[in-house]
Amino acid sequence: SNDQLPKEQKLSGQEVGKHNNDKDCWLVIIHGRVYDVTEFKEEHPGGKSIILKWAGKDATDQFEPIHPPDTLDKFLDKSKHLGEVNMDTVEQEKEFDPDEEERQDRIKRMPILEQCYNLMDFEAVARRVMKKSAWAYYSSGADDEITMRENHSAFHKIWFRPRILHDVENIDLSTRMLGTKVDIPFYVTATALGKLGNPEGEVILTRGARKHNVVQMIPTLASCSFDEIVDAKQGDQAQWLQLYVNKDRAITERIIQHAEKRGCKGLFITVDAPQLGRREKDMRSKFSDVGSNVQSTGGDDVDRSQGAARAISSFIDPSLSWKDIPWFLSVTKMPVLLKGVQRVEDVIRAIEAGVQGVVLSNHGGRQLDFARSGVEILAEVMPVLRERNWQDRIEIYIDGGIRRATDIIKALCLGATGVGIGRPFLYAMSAYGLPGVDRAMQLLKDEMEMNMRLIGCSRVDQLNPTLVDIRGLSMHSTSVPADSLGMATYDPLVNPQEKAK
Ligand SMILES: Cc1cc2c(cc1C)[n+](S(=O)(=O)[O-])c1c(=O)[nH]c(=O)nc-1n2C[C@H](O)[C@H](O)[C@H](O)COP(=O)(O)O
Repeated sequence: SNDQLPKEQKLSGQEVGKHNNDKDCWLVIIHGRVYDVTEFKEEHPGGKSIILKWAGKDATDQFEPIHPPDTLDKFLDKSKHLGEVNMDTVEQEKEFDPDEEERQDRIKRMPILEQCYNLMDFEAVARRVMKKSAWAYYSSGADDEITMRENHSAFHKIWFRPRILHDVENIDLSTRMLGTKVDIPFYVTATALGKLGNPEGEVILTRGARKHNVVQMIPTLASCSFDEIVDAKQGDQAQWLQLYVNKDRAITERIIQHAEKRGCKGLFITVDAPQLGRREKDMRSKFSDVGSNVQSTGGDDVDRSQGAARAISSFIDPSLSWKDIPWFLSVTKMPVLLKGVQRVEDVIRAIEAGVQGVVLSNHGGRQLDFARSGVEILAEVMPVLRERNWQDRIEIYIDGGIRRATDIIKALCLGATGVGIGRPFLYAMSAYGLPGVDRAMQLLKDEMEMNMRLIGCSRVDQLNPTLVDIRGLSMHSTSVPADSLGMATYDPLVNPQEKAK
C-alpha cells in the first residue's frame, strides 16, 4: 500500500478512490488526511455500512458532527494513518439532501434575531432552518414523547401565590452552585453532538456561558473534544463534566482525572441511560439509512434503524449500580452528583451513598416514556427531606422543559438549587450561533428580574414553597391517542378507495 510514500508527496484522489471495498478500504476524512480503516470498520460503533458508503471518498462532513477531532489519534493505530491527499484531486461528493435548496431558501427568509422574544421562538426558527437529521436528533423524545411534553406542561400546573408590598427595587438573581457564584440559577446542561446544529459545536455554549456567568456541563458525547471545550473557557469560568460510564473503567478513570486536572468543578454521572432511549424522529432521519448498528453484536444485517444516539453510545455500561458509587468518590476530589434520579427513595440512597447532589431529570423525555417531570419529582422529594431535616445535605437540581424564567422560579420555590436547560440553547445556537445563545440567556435574565419583582422577592434565597400552589401538579392529563386505525383505515367514509369497490 502507499504508506511507504515519502510524506511530502501527497496521495491522489484517484489512488484513494481505488481502495473502496470491504477488503481494502481507505477513507479521506478531516483536513484531507487518509486512513486505512479496513480492519477498524469491523468494530466501528457506528457500524460498517457508513464507512463502506464513503470508502475512498471525502467523509469529512459525515465525520465532523459525530466524532471529536482527536478521535482518530486516540482510536486508530498510527500505522493506519496514510498521510495527506491532494484535495483538489478528490471529487467532493456532497450527501444529496432533497430539501437542502428549500432549507437554504428558508434560511434567507428567517426572522432576524431581535424578533425572538422568548425561548420558544428559537425552537420555531430552528425547526425551519436546521438540517432534518439535526432537528430530528435534538427535538426527539422517546416513544410517544409523552414525558417530553409533560416536562414543560408540568410547569403549567403550578400557580403562583405572589406576595405584595415587599421592596423589590433591587433584584439580585445570583446564587451559588457547588460553590461557584453564578449570575442566575440555570446552567447549560449536557447535550450530545453540538456540531449537528452548528459547525463550531459546544464551544459556542462555552462562550455564551462565560458571557452570562453561568456554568456549562460538558457532555461526554460532545462533537468538540473535551480539551477544546475547556480551552474555550476564560478565567475562572466554571464547567462540570457529564459522564457516561464506560464498561472499561480504566477509560472512565482517565476521563475523570483529566477533567479534574483541567479544572472541572463537578462530576455528574448520568444514571438514567443504561441504554439510550428509542427516539423515533431521530431513527427516521438520515442516520437510519446509514444503518449504525451498535445494537447488534455481530454483522451488519440487524436492526439498522437506530439514530445517531445509538451510533455513539455502545460503550455505556448498563451494569452500573449503587455498589460502584464508592469507587467514583475514591478516584476524584470533584463533587460527585447523580444526573437522572427520578424518585425520592433514590435521593435518600444518594445522600447515604455520600454524593454531593442529584439532578432530578428524565433526560429531556428521551429515555423512559411516562417518567415524571423533574419538577414533579422535586415536589415529592423536598417534603420528605425536610421531614428528616436533610434538605441541606445535598444540592438538588432539576432539568427538563424549562422554557420560561417562571419555570426557574417555580423550581427554586420548591427547593431546587438551580435548573439545567438543554434544547433552547441548542436551538438558539443552531439558528443564530453565539448571538442566539447570548440573546436566549439575556431573555431569561430579563424575564426573571420582572417575575421576581411580581412575586415580591428581591433575592433567590427568599423563594419558598408558600409562593406556589402545586395542587394540580400530579394530574397527568395526557390526550388519548387518536384511533388512527378506526379513523383512517377501516372507515370507508374516510378511505375513498373503500367507497370505489
Ligand atoms: C436535547 C438533548 C438532551 C440530551 C442529549 C442530547 C440532546 C440533543 N444527550 S443524549 O444524546 O445522550 O440524549 C445527553 C447526553 O449525552 N448526556 C446526558 O446526560 N444528557 C443528555 N441529554 C439530556 C439533557 O442533559 C437534559 O436532561 C435535557 O435536555 C433537559 O431537557 P430540555 O432539553 O427540555 O431542557
